[in-house]
Amino acid sequence: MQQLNVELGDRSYPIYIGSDLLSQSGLLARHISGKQVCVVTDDTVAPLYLDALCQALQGYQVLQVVLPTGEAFKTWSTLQQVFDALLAARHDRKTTLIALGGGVIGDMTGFAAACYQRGVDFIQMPTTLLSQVDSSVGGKTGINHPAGKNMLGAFYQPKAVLIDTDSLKTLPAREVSAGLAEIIKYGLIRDVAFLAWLEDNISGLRALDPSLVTEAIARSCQIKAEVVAADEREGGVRAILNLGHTFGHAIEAHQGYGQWLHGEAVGAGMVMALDMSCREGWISRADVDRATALIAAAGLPVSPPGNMQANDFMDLMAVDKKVLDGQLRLVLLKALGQAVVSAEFDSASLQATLAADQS
Ligand SMILES: NC(=O)c1ccc[n+]([C@@H]2O[C@H](COP(=O)([O-])OP(=O)(O)OC[C@H]3O[C@@H](n4cnc5c(N)ncnc54)[C@H](O)[C@@H]3O)[C@@H](O)[C@H]2O)c1
Ligand SMILES: O=C(O)C(=O)C[C@@H](O)[C@H](O)[C@H](O)COP(=O)(O)O
Ligand SMILES: [Zn+2]
Repeated sequence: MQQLNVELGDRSYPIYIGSDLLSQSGLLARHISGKQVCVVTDDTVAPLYLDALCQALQGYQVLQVVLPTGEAFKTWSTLQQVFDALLAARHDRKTTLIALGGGVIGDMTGFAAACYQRGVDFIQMPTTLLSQVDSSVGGKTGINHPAGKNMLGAFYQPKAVLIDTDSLKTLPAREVSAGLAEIIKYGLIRDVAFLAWLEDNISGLRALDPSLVTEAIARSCQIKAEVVAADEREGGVRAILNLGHTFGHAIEAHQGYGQWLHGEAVGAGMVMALDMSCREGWISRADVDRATALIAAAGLPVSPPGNMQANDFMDLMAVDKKVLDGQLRLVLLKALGQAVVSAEFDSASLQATLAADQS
């Protein structure tokens, strides 16, 4: 088992990465302070892993909350089910919520923990590649609004992140590709050597070669932990983790949540952000082509849906959380491995990117 740490003063926490962590009762017990535990999961993950986790929680008063699966259910009414269950079972302020599932479950459980009785402990047990490399770390929690992704939420850090790499064995190939989008993102924004390593190993990663996947998870979590430690609440540098997301979130909302997976939308969105960076004269067309080839090799889309026009993007991007004083800010690349957040771009570049991708 490897351990990394997210350094946030008195809110610091460990990320454990290894095999068979789901059944390690001692590890869990280290991060549970009371007698009550509420495991939140979805109806796809429950039949796969809920029993094993509950076995490891013997001795605690365990409440199970099984939510409907998918992005379309990342809503107020689904969240309400968690609060209803906690209240009905009389969970008090010392309860610990455990998120067992992908990023949807992690984001909602974290938000529930932030709200319930004004804040209770929670632990992330991510079971998708995407949630293991990204969403379980950093404390962004929340739900969607029809007008925009993750529009309601809180920064609220978990007490620990337990990444059981064995859970990936049941993950569908499409979800593996979605996770690879966020992994490629780390190379593009921060680590060109990692990007080259991903190019060399993309087939093995898609096939879930255990040592390659563990290495990719560890490097991704390390980069995410460093960025979050530098800027927990996205006052500045943390926004680089949003590469491709301004376009990607617009795609998700436009298509209807769950039609395009988050990682798929980010894949196409990153190509659009790189295209713009090239039009701004910062990276070469060869750089764009190189990144596009890797994103395609990961099994991801490299252009947006054909039914989206430039004005659809402009309308949806206007509510992006990085907009300040009505001014759109985008994550762009000055070079491969070097991201910036910028409002200083030529609007003609943006229009050209949006027009080019309709072809
Ligand atoms: N908080 C953050 O920093 C952050 C970062 C990235 C993404 N996100 C959010 O995360 C969400 C996407 O997460 P996701 O890609 O994990 O999606 P998801 O949670 O919808 O999970 C994807 C699918 O895989 C299934 N699944 C989960 N684990 C499985 C397993 N081990 N075996 C088989 N099936 C399994 C789920 O039931 C679901 O059908 C989006 O809502 C996105 O906005 C948040
Ligand atoms: O942790 C972050 O910061 C990120 O931006 C990570 C993203 O991959 C993730 O999709 C996040 O949920 C997006 O945040 P948002 O603030 O743009 O909703
Ligand atoms: Zn993301």
